[in-house]
Amino acid sequence: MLKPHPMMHKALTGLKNFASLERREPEALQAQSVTAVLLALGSNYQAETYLPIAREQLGALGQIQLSTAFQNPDFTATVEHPKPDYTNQCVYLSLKTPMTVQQLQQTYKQFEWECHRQRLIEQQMSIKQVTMDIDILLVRLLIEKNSLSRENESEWTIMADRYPFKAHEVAGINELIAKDSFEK
Ligand SMILES: Nc1ncnc2c1ncn2[C@@H]1O[C@H](COP(=O)(O)OP(=O)(O)OP(=O)(O)O)[C@@H](O)[C@H]1O
Ligand SMILES: Nc1nc2c(c(=O)[nH]1)N=C(CO)CN2
Repeated sequence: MLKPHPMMHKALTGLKNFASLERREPEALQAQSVTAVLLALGSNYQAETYLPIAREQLGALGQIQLSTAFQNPDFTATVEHPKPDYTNQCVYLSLKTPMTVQQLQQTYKQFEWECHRQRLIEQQMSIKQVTMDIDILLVRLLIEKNSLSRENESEWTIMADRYPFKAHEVAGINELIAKDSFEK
């Protein structure tokens, strides 16, 4: 196989066939350092206010690339229990400094909190008002230089509890991959 020229390195190349990537439970990944993550943002309440706030918070951690934000029906809504639509957007975040999965999850919890997400109120109301939900779909593991792993290819790992991905997540990931190979 031809090795890509270093300048041609594309951050999301290793993601193309994500169905074939390794899946690991979040518990098994807590202490792992990661260099990049693919996130799904969701908001069903004042999304036009909270999505930009979340993007700004995430941007402080490193470089971000965004998929188009789409309004989708809540996939838990039924005819008997209609629910407000979600606005969803995927984010590729390349971290300035590697962080562990545990640190990332704590940081996102803090961001959700800063978006005034009130879990207690959510629980008491029949319809949840979710200002901001940040889910980790995939992580790129920090691989030690002396490891024998193939460069760029094998380090993307799926958060098993989020798999299979929702249709809007697949669409967002594919859009990010397409943009990435186009722009670099
Ligand atoms: N892939 C993941 N992304 C984000 N958090 C996760 C993930 N897997 C497990 N967790 C854990 O789940 C906990 C709660 O997640 P979250 O805040 O998304 O809850 P929720 O919004 O009530 O549930 P959901 O997002 O599934 O509707 C987090 O504290 C985190 O430790
Ligand atoms: N379309 C859509 N539906 C949802 C979503 C979401 O992000 N998008 N999140 C939920 C709970 O986290 C429940 N339902």
